[in-house]
Amino acid sequence: MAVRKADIWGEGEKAVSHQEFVIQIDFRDRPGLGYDIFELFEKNNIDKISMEAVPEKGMMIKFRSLPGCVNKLFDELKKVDGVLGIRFREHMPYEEREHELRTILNSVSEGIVAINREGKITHINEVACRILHSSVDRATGQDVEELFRAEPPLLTTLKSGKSHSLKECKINTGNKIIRFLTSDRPVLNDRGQIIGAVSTIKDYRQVEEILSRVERSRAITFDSIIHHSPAMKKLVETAKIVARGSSTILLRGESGTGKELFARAIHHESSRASGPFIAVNCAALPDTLLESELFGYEEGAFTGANRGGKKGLFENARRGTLFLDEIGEISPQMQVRLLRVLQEGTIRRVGGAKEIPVDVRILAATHRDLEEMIERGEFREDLYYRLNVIPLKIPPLRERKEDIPIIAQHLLRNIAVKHGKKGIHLTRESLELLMSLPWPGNVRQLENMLERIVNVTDVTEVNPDLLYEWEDLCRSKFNGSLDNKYFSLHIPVNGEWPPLKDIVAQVEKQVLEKVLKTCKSSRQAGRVLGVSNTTILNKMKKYGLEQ
Ligand SMILES: Nc1ncnc2c1ncn2[C@@H]1O[C@H](COP(=O)(O)OP(=O)(O)OP(=O)(O)O)[C@@H](O)[C@H]1O
Repeated sequence: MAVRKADIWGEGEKAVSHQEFVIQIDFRDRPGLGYDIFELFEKNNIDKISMEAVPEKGMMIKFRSLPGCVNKLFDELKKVDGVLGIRFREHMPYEEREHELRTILNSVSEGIVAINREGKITHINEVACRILHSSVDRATGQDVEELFRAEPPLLTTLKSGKSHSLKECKINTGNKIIRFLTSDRPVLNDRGQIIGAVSTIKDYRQVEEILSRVERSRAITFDSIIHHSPAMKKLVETAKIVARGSSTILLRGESGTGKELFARAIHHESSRASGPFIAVNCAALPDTLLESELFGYEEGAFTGANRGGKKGLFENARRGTLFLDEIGEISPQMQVRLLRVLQEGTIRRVGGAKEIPVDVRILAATHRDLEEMIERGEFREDLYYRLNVIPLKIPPLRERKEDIPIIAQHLLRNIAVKHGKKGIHLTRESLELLMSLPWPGNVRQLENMLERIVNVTDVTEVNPDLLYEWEDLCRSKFNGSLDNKYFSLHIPVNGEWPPLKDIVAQVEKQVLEKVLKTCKSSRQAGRVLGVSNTTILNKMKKYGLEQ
């Protein structure tokens, strides 16, 4: 909104056209307050555009008016019983949320398209627009079939509720063919009904990038692995020793713990450091594409094959390291092909008959429980033993909390430099809060959260309030903690259950105790638990939790 206060009472009065304003009314609630406020808008002939009431924040109203009339409206509003103050705002809260969502959507490298129940596009990011040759304005509200110029897998997902990953799609625009991969998921409401669907889109031109990154310039060494905990010190020491050998290493650990970082550091420390390091995300591509990229192909092996054939990554990684990430995701056929390479030390290109010797060191990684997969018959035991020559298990972040402060500070510094925002730092309270969280997404989740904060705010000091503004932080906190080992129920041994309300009260008290420990104020605890400050204060009194 371009109008400032000075324009309303000062020189701006010359402008007589209607303008849009957003105001915030702080109030003490009472029956009929909303009615009295709206009556004043009616009486002054002012058009309300939208209205939103946020508990403890106030009532936000967007309206259209002649600037001169706003003065009078303010005077009258101030006299309404219950109105505590009025001020201008730049935007409505929903506009701020929309802006925030757009920033997040545009900060990811894949295309995103979301549709509603009717198959109309509700959200689309800039990457998707670039791939699909459209624009946010044109695509928003459009039928998804119109945008994809055919029935896309996203619409099948909307109808069936079934998700699928990495489906190949083609769009014929008349003068060119656009190729991309889509992964589609349904959006469900709390009752499990389909209310929309969302698709992530990868451009085919990006595929090479996803699949293999030959990086000689960015040297990642063991110094890049920030750590402090005894467990990580021991792991890094072991990794340095095994890096110098030539055995296959299997990196285990939850997603985001740093498996790829270790793989790169191991390559750098090895005798193959001057050769290429090629990382392949085995889960990122359909089987046929993965096969032809890894093993290469001969001319005429399939339609679309390059003339003269193409070398595969096993050949390209000669004298270097091939990092097979997400190895637990490969299909049974690929498992057989990979086993052959590891046993024979040779490959055969797709459509070829010649055995080509390979000279690569294999590093593999997975977050999956391969032993359990073997038991279920999903992963070959012989391949497992070939890969698991030297296993290195990276512990999740929640098991090495001492690492959180130095990693967080290191990441924040790097992100701040990248965004040209110097001097940004985490307060001691923030570091304590970060240490108390379970981080199911490990270092990557921590990195993403800090990146979002640096992107969206301009503050130099990151305090717990700011961290709490990021909802996923609060959610992850509970995802990780609300299991039985954190809560106890006292049920009498004779088996007689206490009344339900007493059970609820026992749990409620324990939840409050835990949340209050990590929150600076009752207001913050209220925000985390989605209740008002007053509710928290009353419950603290009820359970004797006041300090
Ligand atoms: N100890 C650490 N010090 C500094 N940065 C780290 C550390 N551990 C992880 N990171 C960073 O966290 C992010 C995720 O790490 P990485 O990609 O290596 O994890 P991963 O285990 O391979 O994840 P996935 O299983 O999802 O592929 C990267 O940006 C990486 O640089």
